[in-house]
Order: sequence, then C-alpha cells, then structure tokens
Amino acid sequence: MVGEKAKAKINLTLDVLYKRPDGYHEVEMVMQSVDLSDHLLFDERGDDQITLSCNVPYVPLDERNLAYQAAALLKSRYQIRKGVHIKIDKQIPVAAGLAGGSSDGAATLRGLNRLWNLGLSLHDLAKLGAELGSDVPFCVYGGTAIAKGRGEQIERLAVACPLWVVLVKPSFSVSTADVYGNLRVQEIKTHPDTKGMIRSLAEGNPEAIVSHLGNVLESVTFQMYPDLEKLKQSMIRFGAMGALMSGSGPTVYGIADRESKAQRIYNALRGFSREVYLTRFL
Ligand SMILES: C[C@](O)(CO)[C@H](O)COP(=O)(O)OP(=O)(O)OC[C@H]1O[C@@H](n2ccc(N)nc2=O)[C@H](O)[C@@H]1O
Ligand SMILES: Nc1ncnc2c1ncn2[C@@H]1O[C@H](COP(=O)(O)OP(=O)(O)OP(=O)(O)O)[C@@H](O)[C@H]1O
Repeated sequence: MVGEKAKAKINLTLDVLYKRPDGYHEVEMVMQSVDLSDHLLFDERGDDQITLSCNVPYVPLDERNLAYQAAALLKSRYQIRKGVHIKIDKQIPVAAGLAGGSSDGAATLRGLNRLWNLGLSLHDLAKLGAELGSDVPFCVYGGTAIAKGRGEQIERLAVACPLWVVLVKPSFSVSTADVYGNLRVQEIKTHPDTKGMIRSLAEGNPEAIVSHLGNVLESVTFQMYPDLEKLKQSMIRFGAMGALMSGSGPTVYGIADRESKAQRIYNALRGFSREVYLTRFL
C-alpha cells in the first residue's frame, strides 16, 4: 500500500493574455500550494480493475474522477496489467477553485509511479498530467510556480514565504468552463503584474506580495455572484492584509503575516460561512 497527500492550490495571480484557436485561454499565473490536503491510499487489487472510494458522497467514483483518469492513463500508456483501489479522504472543498480534483489526479500519478515501480520523474508525470487537465502539472510538483500556456507549462520558484491564508468556500460551486466562457479578454481593465509578484516572493516581502495579488477572472465570477465581492471586502475589514478569489472561484482567501491575525479573521468569518479554513503557504 502507498499513500500520497494531494495539496490544494491558490492563485496569487491569474492573468489571461488571449483566447487561443483551440478554445483555451493563454494564461500567466503564480500558483501556491497551501496546507489543506486530501489523502489518497493506493492498494493493489487481485484483478486489473480501477476502483475508488471517497468519504464525500457527491464526488464521482467512475471515469469522471481525475484520480481514476490518472490511473487509467498510466495503465494504458505503460501497459500495466494490474488493478488498484484508490481511497480518497477528501478535505479540499469540491468545485471551489482550489484544484481539488486536479491534485487528486496528480497524487495518483505520483502514488502509482511508486506502487507500480515505473521509475518516472516528476517532469514525466507533469507531462502526462497535462493530458488530464490544465492544473494537474502544477499539482504534480506543488510549492510555488509560474504557470503558462493553458496552465500546464510550469516554472518552479524556489521561495519560501511563511504567510497564513484564510479560505472561505461559499455554499455554491462555479464551473471553470462557464467563467472562462463569460470572459471578454479585450475588456480586461487591469492585468496583474506577474513579474512584480515573482520579485516580491523572491524578496519574501509580505506587503509587496499582497500588493501584487490579482485575478482577471474575479470580475467575471463577481458579476455572476455579487455576494463574493462583499466576502472579499469582509476579509479586509476583519484584518486581512489582502484578499483575492482563487482560480475561477468561488473560494475567496485572505492573507495574514501572523497566525494570531489569521485566527482572528478565521473566527470572524466562521459566523458567515460553514466552510472556512485556516491554512498557510507550503
Ligand atoms: C482556473 C484555473 O483553476 C486556474 O488555476 C485553471 O485555469 C483551470 O484549470 P482546470 O480546472 O484544470 O481546467 P481544464 O479542466 O483544463 O479546463 C476546463 C475548462 O476551462 C476552460 N479553460 C481552462 C484553462 C484555460 N487556460 N483556458 C480555458 O478556457 C476551458 O473551457 C476548459 O474546457
Ligand atoms: N477527485 C476529485 N475530487 C473532486 N471532484 C472531482 C474529482 N474528480 C473529478 N471531479 C469533478 O470535478 C468537478 C470540479 O471539482 P474540483 O474540486 O476539481 O474543482 P476546482 O477546485 O474548481 O478545480 P480547478 O481549480 O482545477 O478548476 C467536480 O464537480 C467533480 O464532479
């Protein structure tokens, strides 16, 4: 039996440069793993089937699940005649903009690489992951990274910033395809300063990091769900140094430079939402 942690991610920046002929959007994003994880266990089976179980009832357990898809991809690409049972202990909120499914897919690539002794590098796994979804390659590595292309081209950043993050996942979910579908690239008013964010992370300067937070999908999702903008404002009112929507939403996060401050924001927001998480940069 092999176990893997699947970490959630937040977008510190998310910029869209243009819409591509293949329908995807060319992006430039700074991604950050946070200390909120699903746990996956991989157990050999007597037959060659892929089976799944999960503690959350509404997560699909068939080929729609990215963990299933990752296992099927490895099996067919490397002609593996073994089966596996994947047990997912889900802690990351679903359809939240935190790459929960993508991270489970990435953890499955890493876990089965070990269980089946495939000898693949993280680079090989990230390349395979790009076939599963735009966020999967980043999730294979984790940490802090710049993502380009449709999100699958990863440049890792060697930075370590001990910032605290309070996440609020509203009770509804958002479809990433709908948000990108409603985006009008020509109408984007301000683009995040990606290079400025990278510089700020390298300097380890919390004020500068917070001043460079930006996500061009915010205005699209905020237009669909106006309460999200109020949620972002309450983060600041309760003491966050800065706040942003992650990915296509609807999760909004606030940043604090000390645990005690993050704890105060967490306590204040728990009155408003059932799903509030106190976490930190990894
Ligand atoms: C919003 C983010 O989470 C930011 O990290 C990602 O860009 C989305 O990553 P993801 O969920 O892995 O996305 P995918 O499963 O590859 O794509 C879902 C849908 O989002 C849209 N999509 C996604 C990525 C991208 N660069 N441009 C797009 O237009 C496409 O309509 C696509 O069909
Ligand atoms: N392992 C998985 N965990 C959760 N959802 C999954 C998984 N595999 C597939 N899904 C499907 O994917 C949909 C999106 O869920 P997910 O949690 O991956 O969204 P997300 O955090 O917004 O992802 P991203 O940030 O990559 O766009 C769910 O509605 C679910 O049906």
